[in-house]
Amino acid sequence: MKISYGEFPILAECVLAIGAFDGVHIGHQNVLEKLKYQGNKLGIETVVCTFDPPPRHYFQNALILTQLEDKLARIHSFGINHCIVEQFNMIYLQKSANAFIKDIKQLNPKLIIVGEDFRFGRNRLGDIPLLQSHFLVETIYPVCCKEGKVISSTRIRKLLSKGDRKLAAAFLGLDKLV
Ligand SMILES: Cc1cc2nc3c(=O)[nH]c(=O)nc-3n(C[C@H](O)[C@H](O)[C@H](O)COP(=O)(O)O)c2cc1C
Ligand SMILES: Nc1ncnc2c1ncn2[C@@H]1O[C@H](COP(=O)(O)OP(=O)(O)OP(=O)(O)O)[C@@H](O)[C@H]1O
Repeated sequence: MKISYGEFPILAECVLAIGAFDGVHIGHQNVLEKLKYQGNKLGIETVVCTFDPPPRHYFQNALILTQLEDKLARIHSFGINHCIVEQFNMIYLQKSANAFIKDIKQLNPKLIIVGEDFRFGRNRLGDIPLLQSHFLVETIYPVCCKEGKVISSTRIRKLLSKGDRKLAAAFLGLDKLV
């Protein structure tokens, strides 16, 4: 996997997934599997655009589940071709939704894969309908636990704070936490 820090690789076309992906939990894994599937089907390269630190850590000081190196290793294990790491800081978060769209147009995405709740750009003003007005977008149905509650990095952080390492590991797709 080729990793670019704040720079966009020059690609004729690609399939793209965007997100913080903190923990690369089983919901994220579903996004990455769909990305790989579509890349293979269309015969084009797969790109993940992620943020470091995760925006929720930047804004709310939320626990980081996977440090960048670990997150990249986990993304790589899904056979993804490129990962772009955007440094999430005071300057970057000022970027409007339309400016972010302009950025990702450089990648020539034929398809963008995101979860149903995906938001982007300054003040989270960018949403899926805006993304769909520029690109073909596939939204992923949320992966839930057996009780029907959506699995998220936030939920895993809560489990860890309660000491439930077993369920946290299960949601992270791991046998156990080290
Ligand atoms: C250019 C840009 C600016 C952003 N600015 C804000 C912001 O002002 N406030 C905020 O809470 N999140 C902001 N975010 C973070 C998004 O809300 C969101 O966390 C990010 O797009 C990753 O999506 P995910 O949380 O579904 O992984 C921004 C994201 C991008 C790409
Ligand atoms: N349970 C899930 N099922 C399917 N897709 C998901 C799931 N959770 C997150 N995604 C998608 O994965 C991408 C990255 O999501 P993100 O990093 O915001 O995860 P999150 O678990 O919602 O994080 P947080 O709880 O910190 O907001 C986004 O496109 C998001 O919509």
